[in-house]
Amino acid sequence: MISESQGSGSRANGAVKPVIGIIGMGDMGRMYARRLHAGGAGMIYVCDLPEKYSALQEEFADTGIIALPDGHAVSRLSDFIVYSVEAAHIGACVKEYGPSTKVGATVAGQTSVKAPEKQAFETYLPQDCAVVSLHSLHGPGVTTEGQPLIIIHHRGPKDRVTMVEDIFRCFKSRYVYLSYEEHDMVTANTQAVTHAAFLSMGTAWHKSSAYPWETTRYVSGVEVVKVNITLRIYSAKWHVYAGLAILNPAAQAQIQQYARSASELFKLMVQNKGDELGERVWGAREKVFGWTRDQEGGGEGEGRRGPILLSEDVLDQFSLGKAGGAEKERERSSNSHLSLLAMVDCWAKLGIRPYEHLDVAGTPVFMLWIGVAEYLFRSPALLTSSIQAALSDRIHRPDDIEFVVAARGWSECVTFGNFDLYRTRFEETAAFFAPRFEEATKLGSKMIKVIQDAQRAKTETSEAQ
Ligand SMILES: NC(=O)C1=CN([C@@H]2O[C@H](COP(=O)(O)OP(=O)(O)OC[C@H]3O[C@@H](n4cnc5c(N)ncnc54)[C@H](OP(=O)(O)O)[C@@H]3O)[C@@H](O)[C@H]2O)C=CC1
Ligand SMILES: O=C(O)C(=O)Cc1ccc(O)cc1
Repeated sequence: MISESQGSGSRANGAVKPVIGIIGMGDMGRMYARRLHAGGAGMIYVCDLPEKYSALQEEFADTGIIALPDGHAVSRLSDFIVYSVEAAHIGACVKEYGPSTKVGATVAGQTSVKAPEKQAFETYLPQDCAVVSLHSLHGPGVTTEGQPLIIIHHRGPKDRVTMVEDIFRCFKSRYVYLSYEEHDMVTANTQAVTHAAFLSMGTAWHKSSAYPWETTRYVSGVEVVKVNITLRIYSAKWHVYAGLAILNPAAQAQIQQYARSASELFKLMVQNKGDELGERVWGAREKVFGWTRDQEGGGEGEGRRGPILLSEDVLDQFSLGKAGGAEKERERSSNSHLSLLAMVDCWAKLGIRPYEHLDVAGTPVFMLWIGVAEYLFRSPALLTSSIQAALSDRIHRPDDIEFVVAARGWSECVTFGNFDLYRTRFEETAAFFAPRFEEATKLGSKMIKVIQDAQRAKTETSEAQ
């Protein structure tokens, strides 16, 4: 049905380049349009909902990016079309514009969850269109360089994959080739369950009416990651997180296990069952990280790039609060870190090897989350003091109760597939944290850059050896 590279393309610098169309000019669509244009792509047509046409025309006037009234116009003209809309809207959107797709074009989606996208493309796109889909595994404010860009060759000739690779070469991303199904399995393990952890921390702080950076007990070292990433997630759009959790068929089980791990560990804490708690935590450590009891962690063997090895000194630069020395030490040793104990327990129960996922398709948020889990678990002394605090500390226990309730609440919300409830839960907590979003997102971006640069340098050094 589909012939090798049909599509007329546009001529730029002497070479014929495919005409690119982007449907959905939100954060990701805009980022794509601007970066592709800056990278020397050919003609780029974009649209959002028809009522935003004139605003888009104004925004993109004289940029070389052409705004069109709707997805029909974009689809009719473009050789390569990216749907960059909400996951919950992809079905309706492709139903409407899919039939206008240019004969022989290649179609992609940017959605964070692929099951609904695949169904929409299979149902509504003409048979002559190829499907080579995408997913940039990072938010719009992070550099594309070195980040994973998933490419899914679903149908059509292989040269369409080459075309997509050529289009995105200017991003300098790392191409990762997966099927639609592999994509949803990997991102359930990496993104969905990680977001559940951060969302639960945020809800717990909100319900405790406590800004962590105003209570010295929270903001130093690994707590800096917890706070900055939680705020970063709550400052973003709720539908991104709701879509990838609720619409991913593989995500529910992971999120449910995370809530189960949190509540089971918490029950052992309040029953003062130290032996059982210890066995469970040390057992999970060995299963996930491969370190036997009392063995210092952090050696080679955790993955292609080795351990992450976050350092307190680096993290403390990104602190939102002003934690003092002695106070910091006291508080650091008395925290149960239930959110992290539950994460490693959850990975162990599900047989997830986080470093392997990180090597394939880790997001910056996932990398940091493994980094803080590794930080707590690699030191037997630190882990022992965390288990001790879990059993005897009374200062953090109210926060731990809120955390368990929050994790269960998010899990039920996702299991029931309730977008409205998800939105309400998300926006209420987002409003609580809103005054600090600007500072936290700036700090969070810097923190991600510093840590990713260090990771990249480490990988390059070990590859050169
Ligand atoms: N933000 C992120 O960090 C990442 C997001 N993604 C994925 O990318 C996709 C886009 O996300 P993002 O840009 O953040 O979200 P946005 O909400 O910023 O953008 C989506 C845009 O699509 C518009 N839209 C909805 N329906 C139509 C339609 N029928 N025709 C034209 N435009 C339409 C929306 O309009 P309106 O708002 O009026 O509905 C909105 O402007 C999502 O599927 C998301 O999961 C992937 C990687 C990272
Ligand atoms: O890194 C994360 O997990 C983020 O929160 C940013 C993000 C959100 C949605 C995506 O589809 C990809 C990246």
